[in-house]
Amino acid sequence: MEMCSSHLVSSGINRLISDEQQYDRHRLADEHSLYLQQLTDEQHHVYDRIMQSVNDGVGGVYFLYGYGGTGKTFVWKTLASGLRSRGQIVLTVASSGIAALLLPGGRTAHSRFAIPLNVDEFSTCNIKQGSALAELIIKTKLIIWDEAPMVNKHCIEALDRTMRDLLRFKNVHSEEQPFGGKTIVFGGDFRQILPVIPKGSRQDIVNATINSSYIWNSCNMLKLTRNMRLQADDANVHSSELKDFAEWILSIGDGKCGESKDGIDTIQIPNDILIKEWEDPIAAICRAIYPEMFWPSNSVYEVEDRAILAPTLQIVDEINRYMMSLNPCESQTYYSSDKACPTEPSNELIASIHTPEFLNTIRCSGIPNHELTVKVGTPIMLLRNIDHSAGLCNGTRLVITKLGKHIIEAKSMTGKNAGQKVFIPRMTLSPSDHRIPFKFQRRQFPIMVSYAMTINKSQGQSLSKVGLILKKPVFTHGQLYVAISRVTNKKGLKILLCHEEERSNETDNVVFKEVFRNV
Ligand SMILES: Nc1ncnc2c1ncn2[C@@H]1O[C@H](COP(=O)(O)OP(=O)(O)OP(=O)(O)O)[C@@H](O)[C@H]1O
Repeated sequence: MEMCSSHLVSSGINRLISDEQQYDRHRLADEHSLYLQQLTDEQHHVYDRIMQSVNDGVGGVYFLYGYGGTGKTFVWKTLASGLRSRGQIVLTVASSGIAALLLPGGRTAHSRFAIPLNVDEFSTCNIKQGSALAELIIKTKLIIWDEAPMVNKHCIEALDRTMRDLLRFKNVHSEEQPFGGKTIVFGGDFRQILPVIPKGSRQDIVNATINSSYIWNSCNMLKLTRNMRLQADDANVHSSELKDFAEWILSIGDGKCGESKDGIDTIQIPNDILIKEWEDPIAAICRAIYPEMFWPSNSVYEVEDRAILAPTLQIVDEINRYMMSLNPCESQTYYSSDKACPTEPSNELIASIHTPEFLNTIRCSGIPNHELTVKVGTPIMLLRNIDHSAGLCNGTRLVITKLGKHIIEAKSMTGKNAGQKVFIPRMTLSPSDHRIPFKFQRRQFPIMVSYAMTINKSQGQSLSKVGLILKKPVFTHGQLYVAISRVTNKKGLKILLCHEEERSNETDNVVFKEVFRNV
C-alpha cells in the first residue's frame, strides 16, 4: 500500500527519516565499541568490507552466507550500531516477522519497502517518487536484508527496479547500478526452506531463489563458518556431544548424510532421539513433549518454548485437537464472518456460488479457520503483524490468559516482551493464496492453536523442546533441517517415525543440491 506522504511529512519534517535518526547515539557508540572488540576475525572481515563500501559511497551488493549460530545477527548489530551512532540511516529488514524481531529496529521487507503481495518479473514497490518513503530510501546508507533465500527473487528484484528509478535524481548512473548504487547486504542459509511456490516443481522453487536472480551476478559473497552459539552455550553440556549434534544437523542440511537414491537421501535417526515405544503415535509424541499435561493432579500447564512439528496441516490439526482435549478448562469457539469481495463486472452466478456457508469451509495457511476453538492456557501463534514494537508479529507465540467476547487476552512466551499481557482483536483478513481464484474476506482473531505447527511455520523459531512426527516423510527442500535445527540441545529433540508398515529408524531427507551450485 502506498504510504500517505502528507501524513508522514508534516511541517517539513519527514517522520520516517526522523524516526530512523532518533536513536541514542551515545549508547549506540558504546555498544558499537563493545561489539567491535568481540568480533572474530572472519566477522571483522565481513564488517570491514561492508563498512568500506558504505564509507566509499560507491554502493555494492553483498551476501553473507552462514548457517544458524555463526553470528550473522551479531554482525548486523555491529554494523547498525556503528552507522546509527554517527546519525546515519540503516534499514534492517527480514523476510519473516520473527527474524525481523531479532534485528535492531527490524521490520519485514514487505512492510518496509511496500512490496506487493503477488509479485512477478515486472513488479515494482508501491513507492512514489517524492514520497516520504522515497526520501528515506534516498537518505539510507545501508540496507540489511536477513533470511533472503526464503523470499521469492521477484520481491528483491522489485526493490532493485524501484531503487534504480528513485535514485536517478541523486545519481545519474543509478539506472545502470544494482539498487541504484546503494550498499545492500543480504543474509541467510540456503539449507532452509526456500520460497513457497504453490504447486511449484523443484525447478520452479530453485528458480525463485535469490541465487537464480540477475542480482546474483552482482553479489559479493561473504562467509561465516564458526558456530558462535555453541561456544556461548551451557558449559554443563559436553562440548564434543554438542559439536557432533551440530555436525549431524549440518550434514542433513547439506544432503551429505545417509544414502542417496533418485535425489532423496535415506537417513537414520539416532536411537537417543527416536521414540520407539508407542501404541498411538499422536499420544506418544504429545507425552514426550508436554509430559506435565498427562499428570492427573497437575494444574500448571507448561507450554512455553515447545512445539510439535509435522510436514502437513492435517496432522498438525489432529495433534492440536488432542492436546486441547487434555486441558480441563472450558472451551470457547469463535466463528468468523466471511464474505466474497465484489467482482468486476458483478456476476450473479458467481455470487450465488460464493455463499458465506461455502466460504466458511475454506481452510488455507496464513488465515485462521472459520471455527476457532481455544481455552485459557492454549498456546497460540499470531498470523498477522499487530504491533512490531511490542514484539507482536506474524509468528509470535503467546499463551491465552482470558477469553472475552470481542477480545482475547494473552501472554507473550518469548523475546524481550516475555510475560507481558496483550489484547488481540478480531481482524479482517484476505488470503493471498494463488490457488483461490477469487477474493474473499474473513473477520476472525488472527491466531492459530500452536501446540503443533507445520515445519514451514516453525522456520525462525527457537525452541527448547521439539517433537517431530512423520506420518509421511518430509517432501521438500530443507524441511528436515529446519525441523531439527530449531533446538540447539540434543536432549530437547524427539522424533517419531510412523510412515512405514514396519517400525524403522529410517526416513527421507530432501535437499535440492543444485541450489548450492553458486554459493
Ligand atoms: N563475536 C562474538 N562474540 C560473542 N558472542 C557472539 C559473537 N558472535 C555471535 N555471538 C553469540 O552467538 C550466538 C549466535 O549468534 P547470532 O544469533 O548472531 O547467529 P545467527 O547467525 O544470526 O544465527 P541464526 O541464523 O540462527 O539467527 C548469539 O548468542 C550471539 O550473541
